[in-house]
Amino acid sequence: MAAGASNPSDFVPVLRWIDYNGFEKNLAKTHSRMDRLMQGLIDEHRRDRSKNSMIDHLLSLQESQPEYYTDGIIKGLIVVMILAGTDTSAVTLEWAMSLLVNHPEVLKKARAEVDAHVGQESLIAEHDLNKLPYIKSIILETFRLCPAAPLLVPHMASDNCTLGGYNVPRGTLLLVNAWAIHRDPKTWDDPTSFKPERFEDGEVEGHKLMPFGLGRRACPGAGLAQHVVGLALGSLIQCFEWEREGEDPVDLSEGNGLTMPKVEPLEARCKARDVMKKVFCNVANDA
Ligand code: HEM
Repeated sequence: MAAGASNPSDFVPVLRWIDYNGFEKNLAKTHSRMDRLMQGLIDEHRRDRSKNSMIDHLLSLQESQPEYYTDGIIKGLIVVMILAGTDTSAVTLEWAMSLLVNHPEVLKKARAEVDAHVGQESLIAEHDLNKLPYIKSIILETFRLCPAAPLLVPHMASDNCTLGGYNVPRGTLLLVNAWAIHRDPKTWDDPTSFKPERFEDGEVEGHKLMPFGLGRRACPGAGLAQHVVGLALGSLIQCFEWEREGEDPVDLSEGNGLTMPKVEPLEARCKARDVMKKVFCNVANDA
């Protein structure tokens, strides 16, 4: 549960003086490696401007507004997209698949929904997602039980304030335990069980379910993430039969990390479904 807040020096500032665990030194080393990698990407795109990527667009903006779109800003934007957007979506997908193989009845219902609304003739596409409310409920239930950022991202009080009856001085580090809020028995019925049906009646209030945080600093990638996870999960369900490796349920222990990883990576059996044969035939015919 230390995800998002795993540097002890943030809580015991004296540890910063001795660079406890070599944290600052490692940070500086990682920063300079990342910086070299990002600078390499920018230089590559600067040499070949024929592509249509985010970096190319940012380089065009650099030409018109050089004082704002510096290489530093572009590098920062690339890093934030990669760091904030990839692992969060990937771990969510792994948690969703783990929960599904542990609940074959839910998987069966999801497969039936995909088969009824998308079929086995063509691969699921983004525009199919709004025809799949049960898949959406599975994703919401995964966000509830296994939020990729269980403590959101550390915030700091910009002024003195009172929070839940406590006086919070300006500058205090604030952590929101979304994991605990999502499992609060006062809010959720049978909170530790995986029941996507609880979302079938529609939207949930923001203060009960907040995998993307709330307010002005909430995740700007929430819409994109929901589409990416929906499309990836829908494709895995449409294209393969899934089952557990053995009789035992998949281990759902939670590990430490910036995003909440599984202690044991998911291992499951899969068998290709008809749509895969069609896709491969089409690819072969097109070649
Ligand atoms: C399942 C996927 C994702 C989850 C669970 C997630 C969750 C979060 C959370 C909890 C925060 C902090 C909110 C707060 O401070 O209270 C955040 C911030 C952020 N996320 Fe995401 N995120 C996901 C995907 C993405 C994607 C795909 C992108 C962009 C491509 C993205 C970009 C960002 C950025 C830039 C911030 C910082 C916003 C700020 O500080 O103002 N995230 N995300």
